[in-house]
Amino acid sequence: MPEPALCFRHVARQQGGRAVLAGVDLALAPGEILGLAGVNGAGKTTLLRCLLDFCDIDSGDIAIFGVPHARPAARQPLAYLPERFNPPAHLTGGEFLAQVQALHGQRADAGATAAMLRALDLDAAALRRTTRHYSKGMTQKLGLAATLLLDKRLYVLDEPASGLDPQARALFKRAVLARRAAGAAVLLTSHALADLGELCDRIAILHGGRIRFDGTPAECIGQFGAADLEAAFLDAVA
Ligand SMILES: Nc1ncnc2c1ncn2[C@@H]1O[C@H](COP(=O)(O)OP(=O)(O)OP(=O)(O)O)[C@@H](O)[C@H]1O
Repeated sequence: MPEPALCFRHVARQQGGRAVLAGVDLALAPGEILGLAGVNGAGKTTLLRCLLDFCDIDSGDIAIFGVPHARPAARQPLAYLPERFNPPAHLTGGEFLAQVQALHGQRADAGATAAMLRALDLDAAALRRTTRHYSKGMTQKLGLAATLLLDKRLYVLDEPASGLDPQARALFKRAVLARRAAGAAVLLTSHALADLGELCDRIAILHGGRIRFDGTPAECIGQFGAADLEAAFLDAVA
């Protein structure tokens, strides 16, 4: 059995006097795409922030490829795109991409960058402008390009398709599938259940601080005897 890319065991965290995470158990295998769904405020971002050790957990444990998450080395194999991605306004898109790759000890590869820009339909000329002039969708594409250009074994993407138009969403899904084809694992959150159904090998529904459902999209529909994923989700969080 390969080491899981990610393993959350009984993870709990109180926030503002409320148990936002109340014993989360969840695992992700290498080469798997897992979609995390939940209503607003369910704790999806909190769970990802705990994984990245941006906030403490009260109990439980989290391992990244078998290494306890709080060790800096544990996070070396992962790339993360936050929910609110704000690149430094004074940098051009090109400078930002180069800095992110340098920070990760990766050499900039002009061919790979050009292919990623094409894959996400991000105009190469835009990389010469400072990011303060970017639209919301362009900013999100830059964040996706910066994240997916990193050669990692695990990608953690918080609402990665937010602000993308339908064409860009389709391209984004292909780019994620390409990372999976290269053997990477992907954990992403989204409110777009149809996208999760199309893209993900498994979906997990976080509700009431726990994982209410964990399985394939088809199993989710079957378990709740629903017509589609949206109806199954509504039953899961009822
Ligand atoms: N630093 C904090 N202190 C107190 N409460 C917080 C803090 N950060 C988040 N919360 C609360 O924790 C809960 C979980 O928030 P979180 O952002 O993780 O949910 P989410 O599932 O990602 O939501 P959304 O779908 O709206 O992005 C919310 O009720 C939020 O208000």
